[in-house]
Amino acid sequence: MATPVHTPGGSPLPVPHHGVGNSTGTPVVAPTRSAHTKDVASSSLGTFGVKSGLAQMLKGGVIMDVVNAEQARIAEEAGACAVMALERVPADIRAQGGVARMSDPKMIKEIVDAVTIPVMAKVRIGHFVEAQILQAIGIDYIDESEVLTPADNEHHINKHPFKVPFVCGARNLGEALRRISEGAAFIRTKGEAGTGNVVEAVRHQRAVMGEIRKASVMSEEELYALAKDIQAPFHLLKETARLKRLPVVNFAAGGIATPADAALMMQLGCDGVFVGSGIFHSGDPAKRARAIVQAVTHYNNPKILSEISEDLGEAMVGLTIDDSLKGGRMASRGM
Ligand SMILES: O=C(CO)[C@H](O)[C@H](O)COP(=O)(O)O
Repeated sequence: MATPVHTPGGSPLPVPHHGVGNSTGTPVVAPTRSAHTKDVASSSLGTFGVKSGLAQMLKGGVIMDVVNAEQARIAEEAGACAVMALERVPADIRAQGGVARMSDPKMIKEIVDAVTIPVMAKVRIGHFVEAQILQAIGIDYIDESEVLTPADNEHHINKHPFKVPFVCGARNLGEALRRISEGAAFIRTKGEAGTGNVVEAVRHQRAVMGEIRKASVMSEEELYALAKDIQAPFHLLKETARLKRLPVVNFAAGGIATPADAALMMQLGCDGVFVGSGIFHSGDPAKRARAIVQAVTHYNNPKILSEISEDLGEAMVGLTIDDSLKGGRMASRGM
């Protein structure tokens, strides 16, 4: 492992390997829940190093949104590296409206009991009590997510005091580094969840990668100015420029609906993908889930991609992202 980075919380951050995902085409073996829980439990501090290291185990994988134990089993059988337990997938949150909150702990526990892979669950932005509850029930990761209705329009959760690792969304480099400075051990680009439209996921991934490329050739004086400009902590920006990538694992999310979408995001440099509505709003969820896992493994092989894209049944109906988007732009929540 390379030289550790120090976060504002003071814990060392293991530097991820360069390169993305699983470019060898070797299937990713999902870590088990017991491995995860033991790692966190064995660290009395829940240090940033341990928390961000856990996310490294998911690289090259697909994390699937599931709303019950049966969907969780389908996801696990399809090869998901983790599941995200929530009451409604983002497409349904959009369609039904209302305030979207943390799911019922009983439902989350049923999902935990149904699978051996890690289980994540969402809290509202800024809702540290929902996070305390999820930590108390032994969830593997907390997603402080813009897909739920924000609880605080100004503050994100201070994630450092928690033992459980957090993943947070970002649309650009400044947002990603602000979340890491608050203690996020895992970043996902936001995309526009629940639309089945990959365009915003592409925009956000390109923004992060493009800003990192520019930062990587800057002098220290220029990095100070850039840090001010993008409202990012200087030391995290400097470390990102040195690494030529985010200092934590970065998955893509929001609007990924086909194997080709998943492979596109991998070729754009992410470490893995989250897929929600695109699987369980499709004609054949089990088949599509398997195909998306395969696509992330073989993202650089068009021949395999063409085979796994065949005969998948109906894809979810996608939405155009404009001012009339029902539910509005979730990505602009919590900057
Ligand atoms: O919030 C998420 C990640 O934390 C969702 O899992 C993801 O964004 C799902 O989006 P979609 O339903 O468009 O696939």
